[in-house]
Amino acid sequence: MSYNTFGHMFRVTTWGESHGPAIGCVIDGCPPRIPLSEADIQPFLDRRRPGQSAFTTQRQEPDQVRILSGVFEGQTTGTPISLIIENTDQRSRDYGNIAQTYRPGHADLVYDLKYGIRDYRGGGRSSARETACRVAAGAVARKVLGEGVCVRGALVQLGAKDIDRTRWDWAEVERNPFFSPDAAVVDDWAEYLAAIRKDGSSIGAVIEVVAQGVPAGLGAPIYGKLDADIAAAFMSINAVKGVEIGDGFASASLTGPENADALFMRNGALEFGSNHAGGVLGGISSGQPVVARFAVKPTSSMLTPVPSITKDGVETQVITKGRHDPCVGIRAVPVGEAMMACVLADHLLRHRAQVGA
Ligand SMILES: Cc1cc2nc3c(=O)[nH]c(=O)nc-3n(C[C@H](O)[C@H](O)[C@H](O)COP(=O)(O)O)c2cc1C
Repeated sequence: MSYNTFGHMFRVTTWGESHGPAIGCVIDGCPPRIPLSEADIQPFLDRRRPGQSAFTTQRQEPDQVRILSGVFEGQTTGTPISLIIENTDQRSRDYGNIAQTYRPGHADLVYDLKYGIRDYRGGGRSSARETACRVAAGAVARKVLGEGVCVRGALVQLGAKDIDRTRWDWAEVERNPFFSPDAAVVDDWAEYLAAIRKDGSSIGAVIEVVAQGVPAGLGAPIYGKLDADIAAAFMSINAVKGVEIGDGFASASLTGPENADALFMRNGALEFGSNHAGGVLGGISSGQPVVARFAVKPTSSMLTPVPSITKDGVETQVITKGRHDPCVGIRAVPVGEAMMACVLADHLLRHRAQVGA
């Protein structure tokens, strides 16, 4: 498996499997003299951590991060930053049945087809346990971006149920187990998801990530466009099946005048009339908030039986016992934020390298 690194100047390599002794990442290219400690990273891991509500997997992982290198006397040194998170709650017996059978919708089949060998315990490398490393790297990326850039995510759709955007409240995102910005949907979502779980089923979700304070100029046309890199970063998250920037697919049904983000001068400063573009024009950030969304499919491992085949080509039915999120989109919110932060940090450093400060 040869592509475990993303980014160009802020380069993140992740390693480890779901049921191995530990997972971790190496961040190469982080600038020196940035104050950094485990306390800067841990809160973000805590937001993604499993076992925190009735709506996420009951696997109990403390997800304690340890910095192994790249930090001296509380500051980055410019050398590779190595982070490790131990796996403590592996229950590989739950996964014995997927050693020989393929979970429809999961990566079991294609890992076998490609590599001829697969660590099936908890999905091995294809498990979203790996996304904890991205969240840790994202915390470091936020330090590179500085306090002027604010990256936040929210769940805007759970299964078929939308939020009302007029009730959007960022403070609410931290108050409910769904990361919903709309307090009014929370009770209904809780009932809906409890019923889905009780049925042994699962559902998908849509996550929106907004980066405010992004300076104009990030993005490297033509093959390093900011929106292209955000899309690639989101698509690389487990279970993501669609990405939109700004109005995304909805922009196809707008007229030109409706879609145009008009430009004005207000007190000597540039102002936009709207942000249909999602803060990116020609692959370069415009100084408007960068807005992107991704769609997460329903969790494939579930208690409802689905026809499948064994490794030997015998037809069977698959039921996945073990501990699973009925909607993995919920815990994907901090992962999406982290990927946005990593892409922006990478582009900030790339911009400085080509254009200067
Ligand atoms: C935070 C998070 C947790 C996940 N947990 C599970 C899980 O418990 N069971 C499962 O079948 N898939 C889970 N997934 C999705 C799988 O990892 C993913 O579907 C699988 O690797 C196949 O990749 P693909 O869906 O991107 O094609 C999770 C995804 C995320 C983002």
